[in-house]
Amino acid sequence: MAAAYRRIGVMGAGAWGTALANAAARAGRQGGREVVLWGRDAAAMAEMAQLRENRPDLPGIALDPAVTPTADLAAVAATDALLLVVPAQACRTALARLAPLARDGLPVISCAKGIERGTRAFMSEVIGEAMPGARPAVLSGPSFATDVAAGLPTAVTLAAHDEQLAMELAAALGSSTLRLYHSADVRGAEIGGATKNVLAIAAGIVSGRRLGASAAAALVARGFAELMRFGRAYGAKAETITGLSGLGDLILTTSGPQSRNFAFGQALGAGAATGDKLAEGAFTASVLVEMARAKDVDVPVSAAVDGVLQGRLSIDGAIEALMARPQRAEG
Ligand SMILES: NC(=O)c1ccc[n+]([C@@H]2O[C@H](COP(=O)([O-])OP(=O)(O)OC[C@H]3O[C@@H](n4cnc5c(N)ncnc54)[C@H](O)[C@@H]3O)[C@@H](O)[C@H]2O)c1
Ligand SMILES: O=P(O)(O)OC[C@H](O)CO
Repeated sequence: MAAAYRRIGVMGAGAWGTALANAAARAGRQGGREVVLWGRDAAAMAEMAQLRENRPDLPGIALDPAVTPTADLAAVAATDALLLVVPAQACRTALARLAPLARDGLPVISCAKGIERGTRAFMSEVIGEAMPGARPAVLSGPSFATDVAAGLPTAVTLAAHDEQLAMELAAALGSSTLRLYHSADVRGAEIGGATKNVLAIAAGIVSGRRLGASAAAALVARGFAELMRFGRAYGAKAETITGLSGLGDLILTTSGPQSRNFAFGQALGAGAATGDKLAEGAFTASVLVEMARAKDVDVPVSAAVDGVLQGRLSIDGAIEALMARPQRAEG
């Protein structure tokens, strides 16, 4: 392991932050790595330190001995690379608190999957604006926290504008159970992660409404067409959209209720309560549709999800409208 990555910080101690802290510890075992896992709730972090487990978010998984839970921002700032694992809409606030304590040149790896509402900023842009001295990167791809935490085989993309940095980070954080492919297509990696969450809500609605396996397959295929159009318009490379962080994550997240976005949509489709688990797609849908309209990109499935979430459309009305769209060539 490069000496530069002996101390890894993780900002955000929910399910994904905790799983990634364990994964980073596992990857750096040979080099004596230390991982600082920061959460904003001091009492919860003290309990995590005592139990050596994140019982609310990742029950049954022991924290790796190299992971130190803390609520001390200075401790997570004094690291060699930082994984940013708070919800997308909270990234700017979290970074604003961290920025005065962090050194210039700190690699900050966004692990959140969303687009900021209001500003229409992708997470790498939020990092650039809130922490101008940081070197932004993105980690994205098909990966449930519980799978990664359990050490099940997982492969994701790590992208940075500076491909050398992407390679270094992939080497430092990858292990025999977490395979990291490097890329310089930051925009492509972040578009896949944000967009698939909205499409997963749609897939959940199809399931909750019991529309059948044929409808589910059509939704994934037409959703992917939408993801490609949006990606093309916003500068993603085709190989990223068809890779782990695009198609790969779309397949995972539309596959069943282990995805919180899918489960959220399934509850909506069944007319049930949606629960309080984070469904990032519910926050991204409207900004994604705004951004698509701004570039004249057709995103009917995402627009239907947004219409339902905003109360402008009933679920049955949205399905009817999708089926009644004018006949067109596939593509
Ligand atoms: N859970 C997964 O399997 C998974 C996998 C890949 C990516 N992600 C992405 O990771 C991100 C985080 O997801 P998660 O599963 O860890 O969610 P989570 O709800 O389990 O945890 C989010 C954590 O962020 C904290 N937080 C919220 N607002 C904050 C703020 N303003 N400042 C500091 N901390 C704040 C919360 O207290 C919580 O501890 C999301 O964008 C999600 O899409 C999750
Ligand atoms: O549970 P979800 O829907 O937030 O999805 C988690 C990950 O993004 C899957 O790659």
